[in-house]
Parts: sequence; C-alpha cells; structure tokens
Amino acid sequence: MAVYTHVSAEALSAFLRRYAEVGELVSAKGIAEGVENSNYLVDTTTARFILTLYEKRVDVGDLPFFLDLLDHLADRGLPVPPAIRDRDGVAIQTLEGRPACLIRFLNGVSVTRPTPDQAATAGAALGALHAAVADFDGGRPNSLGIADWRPLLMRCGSDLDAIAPGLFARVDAALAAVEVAWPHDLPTSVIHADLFPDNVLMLGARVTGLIDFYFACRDIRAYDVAVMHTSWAFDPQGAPLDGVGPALLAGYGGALGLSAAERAALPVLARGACIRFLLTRAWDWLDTPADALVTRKDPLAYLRRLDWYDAHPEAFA
Ligand SMILES: Nc1ncnc2c1ncn2[C@@H]1O[C@H](COP(=O)(O)OP(=O)(O)O)[C@@H](O)[C@H]1O
Ligand SMILES: N[C@@H](CCOP(=O)(O)O)C(=O)O
Repeated sequence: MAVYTHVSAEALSAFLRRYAEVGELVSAKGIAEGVENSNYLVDTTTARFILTLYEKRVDVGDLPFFLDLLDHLADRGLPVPPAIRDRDGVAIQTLEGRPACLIRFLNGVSVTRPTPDQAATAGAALGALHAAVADFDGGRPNSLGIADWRPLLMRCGSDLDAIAPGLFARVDAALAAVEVAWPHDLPTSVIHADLFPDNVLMLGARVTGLIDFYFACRDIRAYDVAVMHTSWAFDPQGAPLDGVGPALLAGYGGALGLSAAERAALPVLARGACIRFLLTRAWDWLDTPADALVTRKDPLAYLRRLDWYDAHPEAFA
C-alpha cells in the first residue's frame, strides 16, 4: 500500500474547506496501489476524489508542468483527471507538510492480465495522447532517462546481487549494449513514460482513464511504446501474454503510426525500458522505509522480460 504520509481527519476536513462545491468529508482511505506517492480515496457529501501527496521522486517544481499537461489533454478530450482548483484558483496545495492535489476521480479498473483487445485500445490511447501533445509547449527532461541508468546502477552496486546472484554483472552488460545501440535521431515529444496497466483505467476494453503522469517528460516518442510493451505484453511475473504485444502495436499504429526507424529501434528501446524499471524497482527494494505502507515491486520480473527480448529479436518485426 502506498501511504507514506498520514493525513489526520482534522487536517483533511480543513483542507477540503478550501474548495467550493467539494462538500464535507465523509471518509478517506489509503489506496493500496501505487508506489511513488501517498494516495487517498476521499468521499465527501458531494462526490469522490483522489487526494495525492507528492513524495520522494516528484519534484514540486515539476508539478505545474504535470498539471498543465493534464489540463491540455483533458481539453482535447483525453480521459485524464485534472486537479481541482480551490476558491482562489490554486491547484497545488500543502497538506501535512507535503505538496498535495485534490484530483477528479475516474471510473474504471486497471487490468493485471490484459487481453489483446484491451491492449489494442490502450495502445490507441497512447497514440491519441502523442497526437494531442503535438501543440503542447511544456516539458521537462526525463529524470529517469538513459543517462540516469548507469548512475542508478552504480548506486545499487553489489547490493543487486543480494536480490539475485550475478544481477549487477548482468545489468551492467545489458546496459552497456543498450548505451551503444541507443538511437539519437528518432522523433521526441512529451511522453507519459510509465503507462503500465495500473496507470490505465478500463471498463471492458474501453479506456476510461489515463493516470499517474508524474514521470511525464520529453524523450523519444517510441520509448513510450516500448515502456507499454514491456509492461502490457507480459504477466506480472514476466511471462509473455499471447497476442498482447502485437495488439498493442497495432492499436498504437492505427492511432498514430510508427515509422520504419521507430519500429527498428523498439528492441533496444524495450531493453532500455526493462533496465529502467529493473533498476528503480531494485533501488526501492533495497531502500523502502520499514514503516511505509507500500508493496514493493519485483525487480526480477523485468530481468525475465530482458531475457525474453534477448531471446526474441523478432518480437517487433
Ligand atoms: N484520478 C483517479 N481516479 C481513480 N483512481 C485513481 C485516480 N488516480 C489514482 N487512482 C488510483 O490510485 C492508485 C495509485 O495512483 P498512482 O497515481 O498510480 O500512484 P503512484 O503515483 O503512487 O504510483 C491507482 O492505481 C488507482 O487505483
Ligand atoms: N510503474 C513502475 C513504478 C511506478 O509506479 P506506478 O504505480 O506509478 O506505476 C513499476 O511498476 O516499476
């Protein structure tokens, strides 16, 4: 469960009074999913909201970019949850000493074993997102992009071998190969950078919500497709799901299209995405505070994906 900061009922009641038409607090529960921020499901006398308190990896200076991006995407009809503004028009608040936003609740559930139909509509939603940001001027560099992976590997160091014997050497070698082959001339744009199944809300095969834009940044657009492939085309343990990867690419291709150069780069982009999530999961695995209500995510599920991509060069043909 991701609740790092505890919010008292008194503080939350006072917080909600900053907003017009939000009503009085009825209940608040810490949300089990998520690992980055503290999230609460808040019911009031008028509606349901998500309360997010921003934690370790979110820089408060980046919040205006994230919120502007959500407003931009919502204006273009994408199912994203804008932050609610208070009576003074302020979206970014402080609660229990942390930056915090009250966010519109969206219906839907995230799938753990996507079907090809669900992957196709989710891929199309990423294509629509990339189309919609074509006229969005904001941006921030990717704070977990390829240049950050080797420093993160070195920070984890030999502790990686406590997770699995030989893990440091395996990731070191895989990263060296990715660094050599990384493309530098593909189209860039604002990307989500973390569009895992748990960040897409669905009803059946309909996408009802795209959430958790707190890694959004400017980077290689096809890297976003690769991140989706690594997270959608496998079960949570890292075993491939029949037909899901091709359906995802077809959905994205139908909405926006992949150039030959982008498609050719997907194998290295996907291996890079595996390394990124393996390393951040490993760091969290080694570093999670003992009293945090958070379920650590398995780094080795991304080692299995890395092995699978190595063994299946035809995956993106
Ligand atoms: N706007 C929203 N509408 C409905 N549920 C949401 C919304 N935002 C977050 N959630 C729920 O909260 C969970 C954690 O949110 P998320 O932003 O992924 O957290 P984190 O940033 O900590 O990873 C999601 O998996 C989802 O269940
Ligand atoms: N998606 C990443 C971790 C970020 O957590 P999220 O709940 O915001 O997606 C992973 O699974 O390692």
